[in-house]
Amino acid sequence: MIQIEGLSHRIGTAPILTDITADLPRGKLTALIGPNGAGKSTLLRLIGRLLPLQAGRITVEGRDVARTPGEVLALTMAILGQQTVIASRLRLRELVAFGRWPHHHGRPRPADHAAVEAALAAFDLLPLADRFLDELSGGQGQRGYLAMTFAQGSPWMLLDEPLNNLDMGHARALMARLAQIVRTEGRSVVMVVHEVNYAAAWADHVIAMKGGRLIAQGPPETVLTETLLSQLYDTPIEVSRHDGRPLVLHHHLHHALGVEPELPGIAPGGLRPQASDLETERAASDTAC
Ligand SMILES: Nc1ncnc2c1ncn2[C@@H]1O[C@H](COP(=O)(O)OP(=O)(O)OP(=O)(O)O)[C@@H](O)[C@H]1O
Repeated sequence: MIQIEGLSHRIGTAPILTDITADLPRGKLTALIGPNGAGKSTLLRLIGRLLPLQAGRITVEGRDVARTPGEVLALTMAILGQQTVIASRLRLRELVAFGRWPHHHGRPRPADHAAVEAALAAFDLLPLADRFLDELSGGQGQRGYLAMTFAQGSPWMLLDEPLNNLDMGHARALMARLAQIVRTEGRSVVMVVHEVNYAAAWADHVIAMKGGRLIAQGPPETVLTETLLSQLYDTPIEVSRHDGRPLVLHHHLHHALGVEPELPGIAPGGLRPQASDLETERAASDTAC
């Protein structure tokens, strides 16, 4: 388990995180959600010790993050930040191999090579393994960084917006892969995710943040409610059910600030629904985002 107690963080005089206390369960997929600037990345970076702790305490599997030697920490947690930049004249296989560094310190053994190949395979990257990074699309590169993080083999994976740049098919495949890694390998994944429906469909545990504060934590069913999400994102949000999980809906045109949409080719007023139409529409046309 990762335990966070009384965590606060400032940059200059600005409070970025205020008194966060949370437990991230082991062997589960945890989603960090919340609006831009909520402090999700800062929290993840503090857990991964990419930022120095100012106030509060974080332990990972009972180890105090502030006091644990870096080598031990690297074998416990792998963190993928939002803007990872590595020299582009590097081949994808070499990038993924960096993930093994904490294990071999420059002298890879057969087990390290095998782990790299397994990571390339796990993220469907074997056909691209010999390409240079600047010959990859944004989404392929993103999957490469994920494979590097996975290859590290640490029981905890902390991922900041891993769905960035991924199309719907690859995003779904990644979530399925992460859920499988959690289920079959017993690893623990903590990920920042903006698209709440990925949290709704795949997360075991959700942490909602806003303005540097923890707003709610718990299973998707208890956190992803209409009231909480509408307040979290300052926008009207409906929550339906799909496959026994919450399904978050927020694309109703008639919700959008109460303003009628201007659509090309449709005269102003041409879309104005009759009162009776609205009822029918509400019942029939909920659209997932
Ligand atoms: N280096 C910095 N200097 C000043 N303020 C910063 C710095 N880094 C982050 N902040 C501020 O800290 C707050 C939290 O940022 P953080 O990146 O943790 O939020 P987030 O929830 O991950 O946001 P997003 O969803 O937009 O990525 C924001 O208000 C941001 O402007």
